[in-house]
Amino acid sequence: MTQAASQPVTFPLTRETPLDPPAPFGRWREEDPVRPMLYADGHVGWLVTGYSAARSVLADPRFSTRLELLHPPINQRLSQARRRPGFFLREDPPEHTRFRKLLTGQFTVRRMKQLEPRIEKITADRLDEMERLGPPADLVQAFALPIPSLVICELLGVPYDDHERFQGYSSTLLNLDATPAQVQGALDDLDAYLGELVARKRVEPDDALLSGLIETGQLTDEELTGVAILLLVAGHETTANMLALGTYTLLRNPDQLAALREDPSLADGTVEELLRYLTIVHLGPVRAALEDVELAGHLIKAGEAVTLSLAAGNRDPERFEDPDKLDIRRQAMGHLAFGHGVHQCLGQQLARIEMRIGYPALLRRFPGLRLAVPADDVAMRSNMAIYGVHRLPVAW
Ligand code: HEM
Repeated sequence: MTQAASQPVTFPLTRETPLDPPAPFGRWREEDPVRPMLYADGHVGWLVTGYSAARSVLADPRFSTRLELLHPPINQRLSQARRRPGFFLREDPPEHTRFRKLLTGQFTVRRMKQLEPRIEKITADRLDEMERLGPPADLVQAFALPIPSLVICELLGVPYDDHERFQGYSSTLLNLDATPAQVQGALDDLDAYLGELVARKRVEPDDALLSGLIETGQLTDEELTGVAILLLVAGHETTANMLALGTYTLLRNPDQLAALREDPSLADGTVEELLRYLTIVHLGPVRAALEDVELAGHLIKAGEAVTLSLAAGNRDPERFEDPDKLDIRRQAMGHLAFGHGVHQCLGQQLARIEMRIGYPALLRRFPGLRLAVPADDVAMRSNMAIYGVHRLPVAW
């Protein structure tokens, strides 16, 4: 390691250009894809910016998602992600495996396929509504947010009428400027809301996923509530931001947009490339070393934190040729936008279906779709754990 690469860096949040990860990542990855990082609370851990090192950490059982195992304990925000029953993203095998198996049984390819006509209908309804109201529209509120929210509500059996409530809670959870008290408050409210819903499903079951999980008889109400929190938050904010930010990206890359309009068979490749290029989970994930581990020539000591920049890994020239170029014809599969290893995104097939339906339907309905404000005036979600746009004013 060179002298420069041995100096702890802080995680950069400021982007020089809105669609590219912060510039220092590229420089650091070139110098050394694994380097010391200073966390906000003074803890010195590690930052991984290279594709293959990030993948190997994600696949290695010696790295845990249980951040309460970090030693010394890390800053308040991360420790808020303390263990809560059923929140299996923060569990390691074998506890994680118990939940993941039950959930995989509910997220079957068949069930996802069955949802397709419903997703098409939900998408068409939103487009009808946009057309009825006329331009300009905020694509986030009119299209990108309601589609995954409606879908996850149907899948879980959560009443969509309550969407303002749970969208408010999850937006607080993902807001980096929220105080620890606000985060705790949002978690408690979500807990109470979904806890009540689980209790109701016990007496009035339906054919949606939460009732399906209750029927297995293998989870307590507390665990079911934790699972519901995870799925509800992970299931709508992520896809919503991909739909809006992906549209913004296509509008800023007219040659790629024209290619997709001309050849709709490029839709699947476009979705993969947008996932890679945008990598909206832009601040982590973070793992805790359970024992001393040698990683790319560095000794990671037991208890140390390792932050993986998936966004930097997905722009690694050793894995993707000309990585900073958006190219909807490239083979982007193998990207890290959904993570890797045992925690790889459970909802990835659902998210893909929503995007494979959503982008083409939007472009078909509005052949003249364009930004209603100058591109640089669109406010980016730099202050949120999931990257995207706050609003996307469009016209057609
Ligand atoms: C484009 C949309 C999405 C992106 C980019 C995304 C990204 C991710 C990433 C990076 C992880 C791994 C986190 C880690 O390793 O620490 C993850 C895990 C997860 N995602 Fe997604 N996600 C998306 C959509 C969804 C949807 C629609 C759902 C639910 C319906 C979902 C549910 C989950 C769950 C439950 C986990 C935890 C899995 C586990 O720990 O075993 N995600 N997601």
